[in-house]
Amino acid sequence: MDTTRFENIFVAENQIPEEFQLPEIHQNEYLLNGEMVQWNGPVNEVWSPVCIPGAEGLQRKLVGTYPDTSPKEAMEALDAALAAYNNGMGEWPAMSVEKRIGCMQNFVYLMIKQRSLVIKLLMWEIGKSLADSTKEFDRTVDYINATIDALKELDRESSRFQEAEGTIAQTRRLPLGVVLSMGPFNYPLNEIFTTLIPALIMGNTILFKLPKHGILAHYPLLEAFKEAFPKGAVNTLYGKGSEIIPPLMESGKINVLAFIGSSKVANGLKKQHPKVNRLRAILSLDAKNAAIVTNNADLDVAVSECIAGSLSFNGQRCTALKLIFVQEGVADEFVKKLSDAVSALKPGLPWDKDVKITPLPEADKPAYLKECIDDAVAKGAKVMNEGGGYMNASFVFPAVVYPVDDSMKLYHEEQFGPVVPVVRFKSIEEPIDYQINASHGMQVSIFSNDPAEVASLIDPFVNLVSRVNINCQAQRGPDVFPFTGRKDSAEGTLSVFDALRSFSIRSLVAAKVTDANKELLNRIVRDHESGFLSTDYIF
Ligand SMILES: O=C[C@H](O)COP(=O)(O)O
Repeated sequence: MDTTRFENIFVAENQIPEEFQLPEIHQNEYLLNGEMVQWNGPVNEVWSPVCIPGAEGLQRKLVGTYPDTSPKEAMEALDAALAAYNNGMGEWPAMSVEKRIGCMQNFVYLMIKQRSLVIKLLMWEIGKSLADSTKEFDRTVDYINATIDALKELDRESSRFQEAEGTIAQTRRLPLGVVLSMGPFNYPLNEIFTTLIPALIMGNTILFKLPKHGILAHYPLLEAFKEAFPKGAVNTLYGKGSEIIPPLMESGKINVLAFIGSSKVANGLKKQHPKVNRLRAILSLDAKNAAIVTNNADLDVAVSECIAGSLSFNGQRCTALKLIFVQEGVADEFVKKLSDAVSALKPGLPWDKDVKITPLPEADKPAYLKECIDDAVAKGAKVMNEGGGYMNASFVFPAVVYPVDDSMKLYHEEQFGPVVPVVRFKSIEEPIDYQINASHGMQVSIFSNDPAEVASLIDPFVNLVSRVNINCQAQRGPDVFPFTGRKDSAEGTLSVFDALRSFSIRSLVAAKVTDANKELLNRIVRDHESGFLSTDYIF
């Protein structure tokens, strides 16, 4: 294997381009109850996937440190969130929708001031390219602004008067209580905010567990949270999840668990809650999304979409295409085109121009991917592309592995990394059976230019997964679209619109229809701080 083009995927200290240099960041404070609390205790180190040459070969570069807080600080955060919520009567949950929107707009204003530093931290902490890190930040800002617009709409819709059978009711959309929000490393900013922001703007108070990778990228935003929201509305949790989360869950005082990660962890967390039936869970979990390329596909479209779907951010996306089924009539041609295109992808560092494949933040990922590739090869598959599977301390060049079958790990496990397993199939029943038997059901991509064939595949798949993509890769966005999954892939629905509903409940104020009661309700609407944005619906 010619490895020369991979050999520069590390950086010497004096070769870091000036605009991407980053002094070590030692975070010695965290946000609790509206204060930045000083921390003098133990710390955890943050290591970049970008490697530097060291005494014993390539080694990850130190980015900084963050507080290794204990269950004691986590319980203080819970107390602060409970006090701020105060059974819905605290300053934040009782604030008018209009004023909550004002706070959120101020947050966005303050957040944007930190744009370049947050983007740089994403690049260093998770190895995301400049283009993708920038996209993650800007998408998050767009998401917050869209959420604000959606809330205006929802508030008008939810706050209508309803009259039926001699009863009149004013409905109100209200928060649920304390929300524990946790997310993964692949979108440390964007994914956490797809739960935290809607939960917060609906008036809930938040315990925000920072992601292990991408943790320092949030540091510049803590002041913005502190300034924009009343005390206790947002409280941060550092330290080891396995130590600090169980006491929080076991307290039974978490009302909503908003978690993005694996179903195994999610199930464990739910079991810790003493009254799990009272816990609302909004979860986005496992996915091994299949692509199905039939004999009738446009192979060039299928190849370029499968590459984007499998290898954007090195395949580290829940929505990534993680298993490609190709029908035998076009299988060899498809695999050749796919392998050639993958071989041509540009490897490099996050700031390199047009880079497509970058180092991986999880220290154990290269060894795990090697295990998967070796297992497939031992059972008869081959690595089809030039450089496929090349690895060093934190970098893996993508491997197209073919033909994969159900005896191999790559058929079943969510590799969450740059390996593209391809399965050759004869009858269309085979990928349908795969999806029927799978424990997950997030998305599928079907590649075919035969309208009758596509139509016949949509119905079985749309009943097995939550999104069927036709001649395009799988993805979460546009963010106004519902984002969920079947089986072990999700619980509840996210999206700009759905998340607002997920983190709230509709309650009623109802009365018999009389002139006096109508006048009374009119009055309540006019005077009530947390009522309408406008008086359009006063009858
Ligand atoms: O990791 C799961 C993400 O929600 C995927 O989002 P994306 O499809 O926009 O990359």
